[in-house]
Amino acid sequence: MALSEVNNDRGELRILENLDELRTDLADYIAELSEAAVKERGVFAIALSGGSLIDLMGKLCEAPYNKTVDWAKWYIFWADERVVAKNHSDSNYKLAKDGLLSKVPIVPSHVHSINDSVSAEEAADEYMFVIRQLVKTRMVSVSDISDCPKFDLILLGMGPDGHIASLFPNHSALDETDEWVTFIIDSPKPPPERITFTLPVINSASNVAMVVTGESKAEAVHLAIDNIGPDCPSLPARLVQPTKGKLVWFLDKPAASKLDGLQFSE
Ligand SMILES: O=C(O)[C@H](O)[C@@H](O)[C@H](O)[C@H](O)COP(=O)(O)O
Repeated sequence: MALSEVNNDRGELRILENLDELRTDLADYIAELSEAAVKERGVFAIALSGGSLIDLMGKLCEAPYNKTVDWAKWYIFWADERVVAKNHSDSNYKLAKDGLLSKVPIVPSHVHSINDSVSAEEAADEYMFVIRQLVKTRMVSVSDISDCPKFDLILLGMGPDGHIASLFPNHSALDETDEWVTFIIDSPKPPPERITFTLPVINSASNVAMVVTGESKAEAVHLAIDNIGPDCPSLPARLVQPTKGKLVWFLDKPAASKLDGLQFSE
């Protein structure tokens, strides 16, 4: 159970006592959304990111979730990917495959990773084409207020600089509104070449989860969530504002430690 659950205009905040509780709460949340989407649409379209997220999703590979989740209905995407070979240690696909996808009965043809043998620009274009085909067949839903894909769930981590997916502070990719997927070749965090969902796609999702742990993120969490007035920097994480969908933050106590009005006793 969450140590603290708060709803504000930056979404629902779930602050968990420790990483074990966060892992359980996150697995419950994903399993519930999967069940609801499968009941409603017959499929569950989920977009993953890299970083610690995959490890924090680990309980899904264990009982009861490994048996109760309808894995055959999952369609997997990446909110961002490093443009490296799929077997490279920097690959978000490899991270998810090793840590999650190889441990549960996902249908291989439902796993939509990028083409790793072309340039970042071509990989972004091709990925957008793939998503477009799946929107046409409604494997991925479509937003009724934009023509953007409406993923059932997009899972994001956040860097200490407030970046989400491969959208970094002050980078022009943040302003991309025409494309669903864009590319960068100058990531401030290596490797430099990446593809990423754009903000309109992230904000068209039915559900967005921000999964953020550790003290190094506390300041960025404060800037992304608290009401910090007119000087509010355009932190990428603060720009995550689902238009009609639901935003949930999964935080551990260290990541939440600089939030206004939250005091934890040790
Ligand atoms: O592509 C990347 O460089 C990472 O995937 C990155 O975007 C990550 O998701 C965040 O930095 C949070 O990472 P942690 O949760 O591991 O801190």
